Amino acid sequence: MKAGVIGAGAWGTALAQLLAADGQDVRLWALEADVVDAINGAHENPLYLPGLPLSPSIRATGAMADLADRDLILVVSPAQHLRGVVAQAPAGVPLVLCSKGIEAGTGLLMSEVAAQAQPSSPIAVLSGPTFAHEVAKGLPTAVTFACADQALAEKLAARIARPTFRPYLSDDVVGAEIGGAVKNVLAIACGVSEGAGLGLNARASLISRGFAEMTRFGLARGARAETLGGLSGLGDLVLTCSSTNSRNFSLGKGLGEGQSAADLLSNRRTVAEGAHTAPVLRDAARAAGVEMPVVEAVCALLGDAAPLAQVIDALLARPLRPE
Ligand SMILES: NC(=O)c1ccc[n+]([C@@H]2O[C@H](COP(=O)([O-])OP(=O)(O)OC[C@H]3O[C@@H](n4cnc5c(N)ncnc54)[C@H](O)[C@@H]3O)[C@@H](O)[C@H]2O)c1
Ligand SMILES: O=P(O)(O)OC[C@H](O)CO
Repeated sequence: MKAGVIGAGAWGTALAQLLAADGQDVRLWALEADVVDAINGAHENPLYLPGLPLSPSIRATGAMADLADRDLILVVSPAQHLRGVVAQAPAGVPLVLCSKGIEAGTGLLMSEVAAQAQPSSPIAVLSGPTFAHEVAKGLPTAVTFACADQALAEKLAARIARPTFRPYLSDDVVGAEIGGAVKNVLAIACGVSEGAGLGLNARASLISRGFAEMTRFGLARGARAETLGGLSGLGDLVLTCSSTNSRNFSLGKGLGEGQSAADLLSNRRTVAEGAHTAPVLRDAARAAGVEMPVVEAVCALLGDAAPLAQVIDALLARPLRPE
């Protein structure tokens, strides 16, 4: 069995480690030459997943051509780079998309982008509450594994499942992707609440009202309610809105503490996907006539368009309505 992983950030490295834990041959494409050297030489990724010894059966490469003999490829780049890397992947090999976001400019979900970039490759989506460092350590984790072709889903999920890593099958690809993309934006909102000291009641309300926004948007795009309420939706929302281990939550916390979005977003090496997804999601929701006030508020803060106090007051002053 020969798996490939595209993207050696924290999540790609953790997934490579998961697949290679039993000595399986895993090839990991990395953008940065120093990451390739560190993984092959010292069996570690100090840039993106420091402090975690990696299996020697992971071989890193900077050449996409080295994935030509793979029979399964996990795509784990930032969402805005997925089109570019998938276009270079070998054609016809099943792709498991693990990135969470919506493409800027097109408003497309990752499965739609991948279908354009590699039309002959079968596509599945892996999404759920998954902090990379926990998966890399072998801590118990469950995910949604979505694929339109359920026979293929069963085959691929069996390749990825491990004693402490449980994929749950779904044929709702759109639902799995929308949950993962929207929760990142809502995690920024919860981080803002934390940074501004608004308390735990406010955070719980943001999670709950944010979930209502995710559900409205998801249903309008053809997602199923049970997927949105599952691991890739509500499950990931709860995880990401609860901890500074989340890059999105941390970004929001900085905003809530009064730092400017421009400062927080400049020169970051790691990706906070919600910052890229927020404006695309807002525009898609407006176009579909779906109300997403929490997402709108996050966009205002990310654009440094309104002071924090004004954004909070506007959310609290919305007309009373049925839940
Ligand atoms: N980290 C997690 O816990 C986690 C868990 C689940 C899903 N994800 C998702 O996985 C995706 C990757 O996140 P991550 O945490 O592994 O990344 P990361 O923040 O750890 O690292 C950034 C990554 O971006 C890559 N990159 C930068 N510029 C690029 C370019 N021009 N082309 C291609 N790649 C480029 C870097 O090589 C690196 O792999 C995101 O969509 C994220 O939402 C992350
Ligand atoms: O660190 P974050 O905010 O990108 O979240 C990581 C994962 O998506 C959690 O499931």
